[in-house]
Amino acid sequence: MRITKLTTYRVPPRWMFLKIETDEGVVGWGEPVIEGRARTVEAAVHELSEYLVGQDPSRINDLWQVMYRAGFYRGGPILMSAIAGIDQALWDIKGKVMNQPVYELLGGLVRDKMKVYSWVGGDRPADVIRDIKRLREGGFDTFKMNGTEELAIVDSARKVDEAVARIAEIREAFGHDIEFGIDFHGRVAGPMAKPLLRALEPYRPLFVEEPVLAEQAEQYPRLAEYTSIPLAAGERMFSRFDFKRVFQAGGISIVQPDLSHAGGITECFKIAAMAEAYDVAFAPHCPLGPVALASCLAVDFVSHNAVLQEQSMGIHYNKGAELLDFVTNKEDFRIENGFINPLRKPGLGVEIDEERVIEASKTASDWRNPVWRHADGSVAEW
Ligand SMILES: O=C(O)C(=O)C[C@@H](O)[C@H](O)CO
Ligand SMILES: [Mg+2]
Repeated sequence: MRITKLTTYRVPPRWMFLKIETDEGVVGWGEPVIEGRARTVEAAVHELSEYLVGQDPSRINDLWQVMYRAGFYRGGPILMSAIAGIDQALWDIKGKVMNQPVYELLGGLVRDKMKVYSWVGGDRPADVIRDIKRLREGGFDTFKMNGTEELAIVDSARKVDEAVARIAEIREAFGHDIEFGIDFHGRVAGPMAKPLLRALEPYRPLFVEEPVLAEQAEQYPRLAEYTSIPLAAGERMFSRFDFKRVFQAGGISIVQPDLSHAGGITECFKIAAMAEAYDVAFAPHCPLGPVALASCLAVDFVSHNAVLQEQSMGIHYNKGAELLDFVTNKEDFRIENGFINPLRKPGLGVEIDEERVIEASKTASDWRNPVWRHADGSVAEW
């Protein structure tokens, strides 16, 4: 079998699908994208296709190494997202050729179902109580929300109190009938991380995500010494080589690589194993589409330390398309009581409605995250 063609489709809300075709008619789908930089990743995918067309798609490990090492420069969000989507599609092809779901090719199930959580509250975490009440009716009991709005490097006790009051209100409303992670989303700088973590302690969130920006990872061990709240990070780390420093330094209890940003299934399967060796939980980041989610699940279902899976149904980013709009086997993604079952169809287990993808790609706009500014006009972390 030989790879014959790579086709990319940028679609709403902010996703990109990759279709890899072969000379024997087997097709694989991937989801290479960096939110807000879809065109850049698209260019990278097509540059990397020079290493792929004419090659045997079954040699995923060799193709991965060529894509990672052959261009001399390596790593980072763009190249690793391009590799991720290609890797996902190659695993999809392999599973279809062998008539097995990807998790079987990775050694089989370690669990019967996977715990998932849902976003609530949006960019400016208001209406969280209303969202939680609605989603609890759908069986969810675990959630994630942004912890703050704009926050200066050093900011007021009032801003801290506003953030904590929202969390207190949630605990007041639901007690420990629910659990939730709080995403600092890179908006909190080192000087404010400590006061916020300390003030949040009484409400015992499940985790605090990106307590500081990934480029400040050297702070994680100190912050972990300072708080009993488990710290989580990973959506802005892109390979084993980024994660190894975090494992060695300690401080992170939950790693959250994104299967569409960190080199795909081949790389994240290895990151999950590294995490297990360091007694760190694995909870893939996934605010994206169905192929990204299916790729996460393929690794979740074979990783002992997989604890929680993000999925984007109803997320505030999904304007113009919802998680399963481009999927024909929607029933396979059913979530019952906060759990999802393995996707048992061959490959990644996602059946893409290609006509709908092609149609949607004709009018896809270029999603951009907002540029936030502080009151003084300086750029604020979004
Ligand atoms: O889902 C998360 O944890 C996020 O932090 C959302 C963020 O990753 C956006 O997708 C960036 O555009
Ligand atoms: Mg996040």
